[in-house]
Amino acid sequence: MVKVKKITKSILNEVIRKRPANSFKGTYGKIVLIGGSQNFGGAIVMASLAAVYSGAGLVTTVTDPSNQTSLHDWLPEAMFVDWNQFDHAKPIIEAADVIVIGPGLGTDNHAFDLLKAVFQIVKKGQKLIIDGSALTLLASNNLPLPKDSLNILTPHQMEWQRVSGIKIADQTPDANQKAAEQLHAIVVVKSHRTQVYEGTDIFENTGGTPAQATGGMGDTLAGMVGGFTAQFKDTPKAVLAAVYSHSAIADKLAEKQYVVLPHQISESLPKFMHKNQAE
Ligand SMILES: NC(=O)C1=CN([C@@H]2O[C@H](COP(=O)(O)OP(=O)(O)OC[C@H]3O[C@@H](n4cnc5c(N)ncnc54)[C@H](OP(=O)(O)O)[C@@H]3O)[C@@H](O)[C@H]2O)[C@@H](O)CC1
Ligand SMILES: Nc1ncnc2c1ncn2[C@@H]1O[C@H](COP(=O)(O)OP(=O)(O)O)[C@@H](O)[C@H]1O
Ligand SMILES: [Mg+2]
Repeated sequence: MVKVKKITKSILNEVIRKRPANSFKGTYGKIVLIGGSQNFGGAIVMASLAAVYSGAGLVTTVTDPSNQTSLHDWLPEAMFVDWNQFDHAKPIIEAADVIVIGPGLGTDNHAFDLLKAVFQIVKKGQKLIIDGSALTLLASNNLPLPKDSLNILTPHQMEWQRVSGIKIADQTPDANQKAAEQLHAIVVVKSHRTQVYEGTDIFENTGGTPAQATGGMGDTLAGMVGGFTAQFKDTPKAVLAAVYSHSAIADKLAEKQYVVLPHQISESLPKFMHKNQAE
């Protein structure tokens, strides 16, 4: 039997640090988010919102041009690149510390071409967060993960079934851990009690509420994992802190709300992180 460790509040103090006075936006990471088809624009807007509100220094959103206005209505802090112009996106992706791909990406040929192009150019030192449609696409096309980047997968249980081949009913910690280890990736298997697989370690979240069961909640987590891993050095711990913060904020809001909307989690992040930062 494998041991499952709990993710508790103490992870926040280990990860979220008071910002040094002598710092600038570059200190807190460059992040590129890729996704948002014409139909799923909201997903990449929500992911981008979460990345900026969790403190990423410089955020670029590569998406369908139909999403530009709504992106900037919600988030003037993000830069926009048309996902039909890969020559514009390429140098920005190459210079990024963190790349998030998948929220609202869709599964058509253009989405798959983008995914393959990104997998080809990511390199050592970069963190690649793979979510939503990108997971479905890589599973259905047997696309191997890039070898050099640090890969972080954030599937819900059905996406994890597609990627790992393990049926939802058979997704035990043991089986999941073996599959995650074979992928050489950090895997965040999302559910009402999300689990995180990191090498031989297995962690289980202690928070979360059914008030979170709204489309866009996972897109928001993907953006937060991006924001946390862009600015905090210990990547495995940063992933755990993002998972914990996402549900802890929701639990707090759910004390007074029947449902918690994904963008409300993002909007609560600056105060939550302020309250939980360590010296
Ligand atoms: N506003 C926007 O733009 C939004 C855009 N979005 C974007 O849409 C894209 C597709 O993502 P997706 O997750 O919606 O669809 P898909 O991959 O087909 O998976 C759903 C299937 O899996 C099943 N299922 C079983 N267990 C499950 C579980 N624990 N959690 C979840 N599902 C579970 C489920 O079962 P059912 O609900 O039918 O019982 C169903 O059959 C992706 O890019 C995403 O980013 C969304 O974020 C919404 C807001
Ligand atoms: N009942 C619940 N309790 C706790 N967390 C939940 C519950 N339902 C959904 N969530 C959380 O909401 C998110 C859903 O992710 P996902 O299905 O990818 O959403 P989307 O793709 O619509 O953004 C996950 O982080 C999951 O843990
Ligand atoms: Mg999702």
